[in-house]
Amino acid sequence: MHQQEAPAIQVKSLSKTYDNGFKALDDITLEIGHGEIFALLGPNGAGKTTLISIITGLVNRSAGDIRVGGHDIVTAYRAARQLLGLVPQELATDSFESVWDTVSFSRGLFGLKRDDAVVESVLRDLSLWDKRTHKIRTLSGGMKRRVMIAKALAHEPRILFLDEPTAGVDVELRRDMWNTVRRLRDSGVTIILTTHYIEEAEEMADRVGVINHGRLLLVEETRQLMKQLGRKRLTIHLSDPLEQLPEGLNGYGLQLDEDGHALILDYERTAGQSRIADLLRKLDANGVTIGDLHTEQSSLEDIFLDLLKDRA
Ligand SMILES: Nc1ncnc2c1ncn2[C@@H]1O[C@H](COP(=O)(O)OP(=O)(O)OP(=O)(O)O)[C@@H](O)[C@H]1O
Repeated sequence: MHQQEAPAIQVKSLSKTYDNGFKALDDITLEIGHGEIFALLGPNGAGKTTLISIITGLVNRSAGDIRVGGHDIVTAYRAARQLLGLVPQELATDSFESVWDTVSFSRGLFGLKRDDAVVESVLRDLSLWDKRTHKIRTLSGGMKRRVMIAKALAHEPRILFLDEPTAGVDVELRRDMWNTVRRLRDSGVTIILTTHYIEEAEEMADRVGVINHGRLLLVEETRQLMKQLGRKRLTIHLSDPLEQLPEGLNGYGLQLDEDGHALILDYERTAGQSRIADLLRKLDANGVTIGDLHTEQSSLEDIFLDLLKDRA
């Protein structure tokens, strides 16, 4: 009979109290399936790094059970660890080693035989092949990040953790990283990434776990979550200030700002598009000339407050 494959990650009632008495994780239960991109979304200090450090065996848990591919991370540490790759937040930027040597060496750390074909394929997949003889310290920030991923993939793990893969990187590099992550998933690797950017979770993840103050507030399909997450504000800067809102624009929930230079609309993220298209047509029809448009969304903190209120 075909045996059902265990989930990629199973975390049950996990808590962590650091030596100084600080409780960084509080009763986390979570299951992640094979082939998912899962985002752990939360502000700085929420406990994201602690959680992935425990799963990857770098930090000890205080309580709870964790299995990786069905292997208990304590009693079957080697089997569990073999399945995992970790790309940490910090970049190793000052290495004099070549890209090839670094990646090949990482494979050896797992007790695996040298396998040039695997290293070559990892480097090619990450567009690092042309740079294989370059010293790491001479590479650009984006290339260094890729080397970190290549190192984590050198032992062919089935599950890859990326801790804040795009913290502090520019927009172009962020898109580049997102594409890299998608390609990895398409090659069959389960991806778990941490982020404090809502946009990143929205763009990348199949499911999102929202974490704050060490507690997993919810786990949801990204599409479902985005329906719940906060509101957006559209600010329409006017070329010619208005003294009052034209009558034809009543009923849209628009507000004129104090000096009449801008119209403001608060709306649910999901209700947005058609309503705004309609509104813009109405503005035109009412002779309102638009200077500029600007949208912003609720901060992560606002969203947490909303979520907690809903769940109270
Ligand atoms: N070794 C430690 N001893 C005591 N407290 C710690 C230790 N490591 C982390 N913490 C605390 O645990 C909390 C969670 O930290 P963690 O690094 O897991 O958060 P995070 O969500 O990954 O945030 P960031 O995005 O800043 O990395 C923080 O308040 C942090 O100060």
